[in-house]
Amino acid sequence: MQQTTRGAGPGGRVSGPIEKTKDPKGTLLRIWLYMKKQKMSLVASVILVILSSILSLLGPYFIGVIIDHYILPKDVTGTIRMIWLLVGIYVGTSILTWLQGYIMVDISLNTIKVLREDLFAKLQTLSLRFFDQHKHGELMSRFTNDLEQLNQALSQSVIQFVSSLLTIIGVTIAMFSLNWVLAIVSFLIIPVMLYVTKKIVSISRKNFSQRQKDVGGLNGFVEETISGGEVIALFGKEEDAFGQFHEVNERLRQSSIKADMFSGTLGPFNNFLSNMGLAIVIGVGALLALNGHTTIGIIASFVTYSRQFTRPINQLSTLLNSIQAALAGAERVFETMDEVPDLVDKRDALQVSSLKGEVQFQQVDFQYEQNKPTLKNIHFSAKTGEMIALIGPTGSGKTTIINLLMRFYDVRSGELLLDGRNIKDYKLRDLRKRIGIVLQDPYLFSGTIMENIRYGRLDATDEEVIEAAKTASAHGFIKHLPNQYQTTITSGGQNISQGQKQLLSIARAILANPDLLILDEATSNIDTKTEIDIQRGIRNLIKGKTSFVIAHRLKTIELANQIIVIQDGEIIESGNHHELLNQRGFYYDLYSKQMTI
Ligand SMILES: Nc1ncnc2c1ncn2[C@@H]1O[C@H](COP(=O)(O)OP(=O)(O)OP(=O)(O)O)[C@@H](O)[C@H]1O
Repeated sequence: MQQTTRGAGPGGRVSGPIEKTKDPKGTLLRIWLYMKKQKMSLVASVILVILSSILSLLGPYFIGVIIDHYILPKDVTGTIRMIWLLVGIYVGTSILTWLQGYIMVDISLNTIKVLREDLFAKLQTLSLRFFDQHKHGELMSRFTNDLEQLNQALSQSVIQFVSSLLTIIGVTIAMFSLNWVLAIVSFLIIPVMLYVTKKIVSISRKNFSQRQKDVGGLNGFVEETISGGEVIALFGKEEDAFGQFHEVNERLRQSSIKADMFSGTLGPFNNFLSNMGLAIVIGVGALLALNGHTTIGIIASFVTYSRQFTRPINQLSTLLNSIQAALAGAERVFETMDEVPDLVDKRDALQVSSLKGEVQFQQVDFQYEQNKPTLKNIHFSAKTGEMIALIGPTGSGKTTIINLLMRFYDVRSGELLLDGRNIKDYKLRDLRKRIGIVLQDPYLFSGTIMENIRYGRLDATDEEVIEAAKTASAHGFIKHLPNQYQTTITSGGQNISQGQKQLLSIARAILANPDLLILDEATSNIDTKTEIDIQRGIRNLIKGKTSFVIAHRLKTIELANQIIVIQDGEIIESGNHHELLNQRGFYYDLYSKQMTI
């Protein structure tokens, strides 16, 4: 019995602690609802598993028959005929197993595809509040780890589990019907093997979980070093960083040695035990045969059955673990799918194709987190075509006002009116389509400049895109790029400057032609020429439209119809430039400071 009985299952791997599923039945049922669309394939797969299990049981039986009835009586023709039969059985088993595996992979991939799409669709409906409360990495792992684990379980583990169970039952029946004494002797070794496996797996699991932690530590360290590379270089801390890395790396080496070496003892140990078991079976079998209670052929069948028996027994627990882990992953996927979006359209939500752009904040209070008010009693209004500037120290609540206007969050109390109606009365999609945003660090997709600007209005012609770029004062720099409008921007826009990115996003907004505009003024240093271009582009963009500008340099907002000064979530001053200067308060101080720099 020389097969490798790697007790920890396929590949002999032992993983970290097993996750528990809160509602296994409910989760299974939901997975079934996804799978049942492929009922015919499932039925075919189950039939194939049963057939291949039966066929694999016939092999050892015929080995015994061949020895007793053909080889020992020296029947050469019969032996050759039976060997062909044996070959047929093994070929048949392989084909059926392959076919069944193929069908299961197909079922699994189809199921995972639909699940992935449903999950993705769900995420589109969830608000920023949801994303604030969940780590992005965790959400990503729903798509990767969790669904992949489920895919593995559906395509392999479940069917292996069923076939292992069928094999164990079948082999037990076959052994007892051939010779019950030898059957009992064969089973004697099983409890010992199970005990050893359980012990080694439980210790290994702790070791693997430590290794997992150390891998996480190493990844975190490397990530931090890469992101903070400039700071490390700036302070000449390369050697310190390397020293720390050496420690983290060494820790991982040691925990890996412990984990791998210990779990590596499982295979040889179980091999040894099963070989011992086999020796006992052969010894007892020989005694029985000498007394005429069994035959050489039956002993040979037992040897082969034992080989088939120990592997599934050892595999069952690992397969169960991987199914359990997949269920836990699936449960997390379903939990995300069950999230109730906190911003939903009313039943009779208004469809709007244009807005006048009148905005009223009426005694608005808002908080991101319980008992931590972010905005308090915000009260102001903007008429069509007005420019409203929001200024205030960092963290005072300017972006939050914009977030409410975009309806990324709902106000906690008070009312936010748009064209005289509560913002909640409008269809969310329509509302956001009518609002344009130019951020200080706008996001650009990987693609050409043309495609990036066209993102503002997908049906725009090339001429319209170029016209928008001209109005945005972006045409000048685009013209000087090697491939002009066909220049490819890398993901996130790393290959163009921040000022240029902003010009592109102005062009994008001009093309979209929204009714209400939000501008987040750039804080970083931009060269004077680009800055003049941006200012010109913005002036063209906001002409005749209500606009909200988060301003950092007061020079750019002197012409604003209203300047709102926010501090600690409250409006402390408001009015136009001259009114605020006359008040000699926060704005006056800030303006005087900026003018003297
Ligand atoms: N998603 C969030 N979850 C919890 N708190 C938040 C969130 N976003 C902002 N805050 C907090 O709300 C307060 C106001 O933040 P906000 O971003 O509106 O300030 P800001 O005036 O725009 O600042 P800056 O000028 O630095 O952009 C800050 O204390 C901030 O920490």
